[in-house]
Amino acid sequence: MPTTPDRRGIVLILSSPSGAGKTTLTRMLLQNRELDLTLSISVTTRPRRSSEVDGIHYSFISKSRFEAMRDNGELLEWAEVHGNYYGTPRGPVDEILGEGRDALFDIDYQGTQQVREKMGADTVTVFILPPSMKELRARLERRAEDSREAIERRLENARNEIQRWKQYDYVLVNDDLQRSFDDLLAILRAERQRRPRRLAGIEAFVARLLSE
Ligand SMILES: Nc1ncnc2c1ncn2[C@@H]1O[C@H](COP(=O)(O)OP(=O)(O)OP(=O)(O)O)[C@@H](O)[C@H]1O
Ligand SMILES: Nc1nc2c(ncn2[C@@H]2O[C@H](COP(=O)(O)O)[C@@H](O)[C@H]2O)c(=O)[nH]1
Repeated sequence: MPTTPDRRGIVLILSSPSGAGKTTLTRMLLQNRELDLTLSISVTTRPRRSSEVDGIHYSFISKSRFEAMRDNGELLEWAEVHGNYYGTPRGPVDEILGEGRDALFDIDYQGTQQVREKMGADTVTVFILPPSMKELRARLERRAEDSREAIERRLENARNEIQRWKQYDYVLVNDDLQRSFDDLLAILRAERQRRPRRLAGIEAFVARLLSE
C-alpha cells in the first residue's frame, strides 16, 4: 500500500543563459548522492551532442512525437528555445514528488514560469549568471559542442534571458564553480528546513516532544 510522505518534495529549478554553467552545476548536485536529488529528464527535438546519452541527459525525440506528447497533456511545461522544442514529461515528476523527494530541473525561463504556476509554493528557482559576456562566449567556444551558428544564436538570446533574472528566487554569479556549488547547497539546505515542507514529519516530532 502506498504510504503518505512526511514532507513535501521541492521542485528545484536552475536556469541560465546557455553556457553559464547550469548543466555543470546540475551534474555536481546529482553526483552528491547524499543530497538525494532526482533529475527531471526533458524531452527535446534538438540533435544529440556527442557528449550526451539518450535517456540520461535528454530523451531525444522527433518533432511529431513531441507534438503528440504536448497535445495529449503529457508535458508539465514546454517551450521553444534556440529554435528547438523542449519539455518536461509530467509522469516522472509526479512520481518523484509523490514519494516526498526533491526534483531538479534544468529548464529555461518560459518553462520556469509554467512550472511555478502549476506547482506553486513547492517551486524554488535559481538563476545563474555568467561573470561577463566575454566569459560566456569563451565557455561556449571551449565546450565546442555547438556549431558556430548555434553559438551565435545562443549568445544573441542570452541578453533576453539575462533580463529575466527578477523572476527568480535566487541569483548566483557563476565565476568560481566550487563557490557556486556551495551556494546551491546552502539554498537547498535552507529550503529543506522550511516549515510547510516538513508537514507530518515535524508534526509527529512535536507531538512526541510535548508528550514527554
Ligand atoms: N565556473 C566556471 N568556470 C569556468 N568554466 C565553467 C564554469 N562553469 C561551467 N564552466 C564550463 O562552461 C561550459 C558551459 O557549461 P555548461 O554546459 O554547464 O553550461 P549550460 O548553462 O548548461 O549551457 P546550456 O544551456 O547550453 O546547456 C562547460 O564547458 C563548463 O565546463
Ligand atoms: N522550458 C524548457 N527548457 C528546457 C528544457 N530542457 C532544457 N531546457 C533549456 O533549453 C536551453 C537549451 O538547452 P541545451 O541543452 O540545448 O543547451 C537551456 O536554457 C535549458 O535550460 C525543458 O524541458 N523545458
